[in-house]
Amino acid sequence: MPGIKVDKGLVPLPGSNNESWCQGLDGLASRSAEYYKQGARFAKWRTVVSIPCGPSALAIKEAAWGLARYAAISQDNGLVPIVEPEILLDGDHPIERTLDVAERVWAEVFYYLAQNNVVFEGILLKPSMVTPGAEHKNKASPETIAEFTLKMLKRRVPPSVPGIMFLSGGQSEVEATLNLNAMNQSPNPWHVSFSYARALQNSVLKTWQGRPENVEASQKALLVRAKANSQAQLGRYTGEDESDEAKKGMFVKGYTY
Ligand SMILES: O=P(O)(O)OC[C@H]1O[C@](O)(COP(=O)(O)O)[C@@H](O)[C@@H]1O
Repeated sequence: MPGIKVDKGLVPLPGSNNESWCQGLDGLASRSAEYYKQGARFAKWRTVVSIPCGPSALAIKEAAWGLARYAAISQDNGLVPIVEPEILLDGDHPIERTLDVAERVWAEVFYYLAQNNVVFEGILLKPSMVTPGAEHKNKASPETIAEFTLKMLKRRVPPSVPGIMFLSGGQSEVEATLNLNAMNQSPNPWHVSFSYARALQNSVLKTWQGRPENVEASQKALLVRAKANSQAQLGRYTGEDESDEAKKGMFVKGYTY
């Protein structure tokens, strides 16, 4: 099923603490109607929140309001909105701080989604997992990350939302898969799955290197990651036979797409 990214990217947010906001609401209704005519059935809007930069109340409000307006406009034009306030991994804070920020962000997102009469049954969420900051002295186990992430989601996300598709945010391929698997060890109110970029594509791109002779090997590499994550969204991933490459962290400070 085709979908389309409809935001117009991140720009500095005046009056904030070096934070950003996501553009793209002007003309979105007519663009969305056109995308629907061309066959699109879902849309994506990614905004970011930075913990080391605050996050300021202004940045959270702007992120939440933008996502809610986008979601309402998408539904009005027949598109299922993917709601993605990415809380960046940057920072040396403990996992408790990420939990606190994630709860604040998702509270505002759902407040404004409701104010904009968005139909919760017709959205998908794309959250960051609740982890310690990437530069924190200690790493958390998949069980701890699952516990904190599910605690946050259960406190903030109504069961009418059908699906939660995590982003990977700079975790290694194996970490992202293990964490997803840990979240699916018991039933959740929503389908808990993945929408990774880096944690699905990294070893594939490294295998391919743009060379025609590597196409088959890179297709196999993609199948390995797709199968691993497919197992993880059922809670059946064992983590066996993973390559060293797949275990390498991909966090880059201040990473931008
Ligand atoms: O293209 P966008 O909307 O700026 O987002 C960049 C990337 O961030 C994601 O939403 C999440 O990516 P990661 O899994 O690498 O964190 C991807 O789906 C997307 O390609």
